[in-house]
Order: sequence, then C-alpha cells, then structure tokens
Amino acid sequence: MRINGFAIIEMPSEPTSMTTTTCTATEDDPPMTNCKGSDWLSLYSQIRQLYSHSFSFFLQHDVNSKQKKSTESKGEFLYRCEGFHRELIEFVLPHSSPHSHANMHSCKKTESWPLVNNSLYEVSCEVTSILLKYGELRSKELKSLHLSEQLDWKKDCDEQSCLRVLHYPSPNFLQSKSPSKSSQKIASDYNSKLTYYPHCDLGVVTLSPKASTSGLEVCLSGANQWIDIDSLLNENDLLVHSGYTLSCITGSFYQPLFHRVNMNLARDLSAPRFSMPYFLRLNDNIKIPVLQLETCLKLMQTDPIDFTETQNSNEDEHKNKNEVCIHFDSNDDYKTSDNVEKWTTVAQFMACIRKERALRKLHQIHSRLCVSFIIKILLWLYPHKQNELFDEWLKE
Ligand SMILES: O=C(O)CCC(=O)C(=O)O
Ligand SMILES: [Fe+2]
Repeated sequence: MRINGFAIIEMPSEPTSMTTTTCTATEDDPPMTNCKGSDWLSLYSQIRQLYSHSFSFFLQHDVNSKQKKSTESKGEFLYRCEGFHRELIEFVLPHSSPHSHANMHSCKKTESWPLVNNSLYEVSCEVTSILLKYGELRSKELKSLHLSEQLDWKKDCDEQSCLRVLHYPSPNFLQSKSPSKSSQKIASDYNSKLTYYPHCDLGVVTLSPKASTSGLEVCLSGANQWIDIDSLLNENDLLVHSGYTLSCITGSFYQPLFHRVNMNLARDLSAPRFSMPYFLRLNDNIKIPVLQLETCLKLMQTDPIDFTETQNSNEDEHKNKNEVCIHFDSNDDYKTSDNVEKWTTVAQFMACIRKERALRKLHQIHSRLCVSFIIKILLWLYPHKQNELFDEWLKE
C-alpha cells in the first residue's frame, strides 16, 4: 500500500477535541484519528503564537536590507541564508547548535528570535511516531524492522531539525524589478520567477501551518497536475507531509510530497508571502534501512519537475534516467536482510538524494553524462564540499 504522504490537521475553534483528515491516495483509515485532543490543542496554540510572531517580524523588518551581523546575546538567533531563488528571503532557526547543522555554510547569524519554542519539534516528533506506528500496523515488512523501538524521534532528530522562515516578494514587487526587455521575454521571466523550485523535502516530515497568502501547490504521485493546497486549508490548519527520509525508511509506504510555491495564485498582487515550514530531520549519524531504494529513486525521477519535459521525453531518455548510480561508502558496516537493501547513515542517504536532485536539475541544461563527469571531478577535488556544491547548482 502506498500513501501519498500528506495530512491536514484540522484544529477546532472550540477547545474540545481535534480531528484529523488525511488526504491520501487510498481509501484506508486515516492514520491519525487517535491523536490525543487536549495535548494537541495546547501545542497548537503555541504554534499560532509562533506564527503571529513571525508575521509581525516580517512586517516590522525591512527584509530587503542586509541586516548587520548580530552581536552575541541571550536567546535564539535566526540565521539568514541565501535562498534558492535570488528574490526569496530565507531565515533558519536550527533546533540546536548551528555548528552541527548541515547547510549553514552560507548563513549569517542575524536577528535574535525572542520565542524559544520547541512546540513544532515536539508536534513533528509525535506526528512521525504516529505515522510510523500506523505504517507498521499496515505493513508486515515495515513491522519486521522494529523501527518504532529503534528510533527515538525526540533524541534522534535534535541536530538537523529546523524552522525555516520564508519571505516571498509580492508579484507586484517582482514585476517592478523586471528589466526592460521584449514584452514576451518579460512575460516568461515574470511567470517563472513567480514559481519557486518544485521539490520533495529531504527530511522525515515537514509541518506547515497555513501561510500568510496562498501559493503552496502539491502534486500527488501519478497525477500530472498541481493542486492549490492552500485553498483546502482553513486558517488554523496544519499541513503535515513526508519527505524522502520517511519514504525511504518505510519502503515508500509514505510517498514524499512533491510541492512548489506558485505566487501566480496570489489574490492580492501587492502582498508578499510569509511561511514557516518546520523540518524534522534525523541526525546525520543515525543508521536507517534503505528499503526499495530503486522505487524511492524512480519516484524521484518521475517527479514532474516540468510536465512538458516528462511528457515529451523519449524512451531512451527514460532508460538513461533510471540508471542511477548510488554509491554508499564501502567502509560502512551494512546489515542486510531479506527486505532491507542496505543500512546506511542519514548523512549518506541525504548526500545521495542531493546529488540526484542536482543531477536532475543540471540535466535540464546539459547532457547527463557530461554532468556526471563534471560532478565526479568536482567531488574528487572538493570531497568535503559536496553539500555546498549541490545546493549551489540548485540555485536559479
Ligand atoms: O513556503 C512554503 O510554503 C514552502 C516552502 C518549502 O517547500 C520548503 O522550504 O521546502
Ligand atoms: Fe519544501
């Protein structure tokens, strides 16, 4: 059984009990009907607080000005990162020490963040443990791995998990920045700038409280169309979706959710968009089973980054795309069993997904062979910089 990994947690306006609706591709029971109402309500009110803080943060700050580096003081700090798109303004609040955090290479310590808050971390750990238990109920293969007993989410996700605070400029602002070119060129630049990188998240689960404006679109696997998910969310709803890691450790029981932000959906062209997704990620050194790696990667390769490209590609090209060479470090002591291909560290799994992503993106521009060759040389020259290299290539 496969579940398109996303759920909408509906929060009641009255403090009674919470209901959860899953939007999945199957008609099976939703996995999260058994959540404890009262705990979730108190967590949810904390999330709401955090959100209203974030919105006022953006409204009060001139996000376009480069803030000066913050001086040391008590409390948490937001790190300003270079977004994947030039216009995107992105801050990260690591759950724990920023030094142990991957992808902080291009980030600068900036604003202090008054709310030191673990609620999103805790909610995502709880959601994940429920999802995994549900998966184990439904899949014998998954149950036989005893992951629920082996993984202690609160302990095992405390290094790489983070809150991302994002600011997308308003459509009007972007249009005003378009340099004068032929009108057709402007139109195409403008539209592509309004659509932000379609992707699946790398980690275990992502929690996204409804953003300040619409824009988030999701694409269920097998479907060739984007769904405007924001229009399905009520003000208080929380979108929960799975990333590649959850998909991998559950043998694709949960499918990673392919999504993007499309500012063309904005109703108010002068309004920027603020969002605050929370990413639960396993620590780098945790060993995870790689179940049906091929299935997981194939899914990734058929992700419709660009529907026209997928539809037009010929068979040979597909064959080529499926020849993914995954190289795990041979020094790792893999355990193998009938249903597990490999046990590997999260760090290696992430590197492999990042590489595949970068390859796919570059493949849109150059031939795959040529790209693989360049990647090999660069990784040989700069073996410790692979995350930076791959992230750099994904930038627009
Ligand atoms: O801004 C959003 O709603 C989505 C952001 C996102 O997909 C991401 O940061 O991975
Ligand atoms: Fe995402």
